[in-house]
Amino acid sequence: MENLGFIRQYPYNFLENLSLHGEENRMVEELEFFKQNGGSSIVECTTLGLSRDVGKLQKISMETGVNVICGTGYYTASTHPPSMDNLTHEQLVSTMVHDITQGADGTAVRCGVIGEVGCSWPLTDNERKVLKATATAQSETGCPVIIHPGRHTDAPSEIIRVLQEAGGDVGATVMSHIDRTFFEPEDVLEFASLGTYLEWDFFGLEVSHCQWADIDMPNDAMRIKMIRQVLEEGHADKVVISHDVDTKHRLMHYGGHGYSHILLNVVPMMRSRGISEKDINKILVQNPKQLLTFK
Ligand SMILES: CCC(=O)NCCS(=O)(=O)O
Repeated sequence: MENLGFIRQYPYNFLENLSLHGEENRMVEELEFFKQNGGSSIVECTTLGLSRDVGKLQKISMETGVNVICGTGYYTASTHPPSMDNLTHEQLVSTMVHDITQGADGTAVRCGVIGEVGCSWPLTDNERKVLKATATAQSETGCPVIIHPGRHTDAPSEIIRVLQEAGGDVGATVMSHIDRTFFEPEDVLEFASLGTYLEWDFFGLEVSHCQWADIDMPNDAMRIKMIRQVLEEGHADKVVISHDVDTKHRLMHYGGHGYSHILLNVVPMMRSRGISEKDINKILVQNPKQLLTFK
């Protein structure tokens, strides 16, 4: 409690806050609560280089009965393996395809997404190499892709260009972190015309301070307002939302909103702000179902 306020302002300053290892029992409790509130599946975007442990995720899924869709691929350059400079396109593709078709982390659990694939701004050479390999792995397997864009409004469209030129399926790709990447409805709408899924995934983060860049982070009400504008412009089939639980302080045990905040608090706000049941169902059920289906 002594430093919770400070951690909410600077969540990434505390190494201890960045790991969910050791919190498996709490995750089980909080996913059981998620299930009681109507949740059935989560997408867990911890990729290679971020201490992914698919065996632990499998155990959590078996204990709770909540489907856990695991990710493969690589996060931002600062987390790449030391050998990344020397890894070839073919080697990167082969690692991802193995995780998707054979199983990951020595288990028989096959990954269901490539992501989140980390990109910085500007994009580094190795991140560009990973994006191209991601596109190849996607075209070989039909696996959906989730992208973490660099913190710049031009980043998402550049990434989509790279994926498209490398043969990726833009329609089966999610651009995450829209909340901290686009601040004007016109910018989101221009990007939406490219046809990717748009993911507002910081629901529950109510701190306007961003420790990485001089930007104003939106709150839940602002996220819903932006989503409503995007829905009104005809993009209801491409909107998805989530919590991006990547730190301890997002768990209920540590004073956070947990995995059930969207179901408990965001959906009622969406209703009271005029978003239809049909669109809520698309955002929570139909769109995830569509995007998580291998093409
Ligand atoms: C590891 C999860 C993640 O990338 N979250 C987004 C953090 S930020 O880049 O938007 O600050």
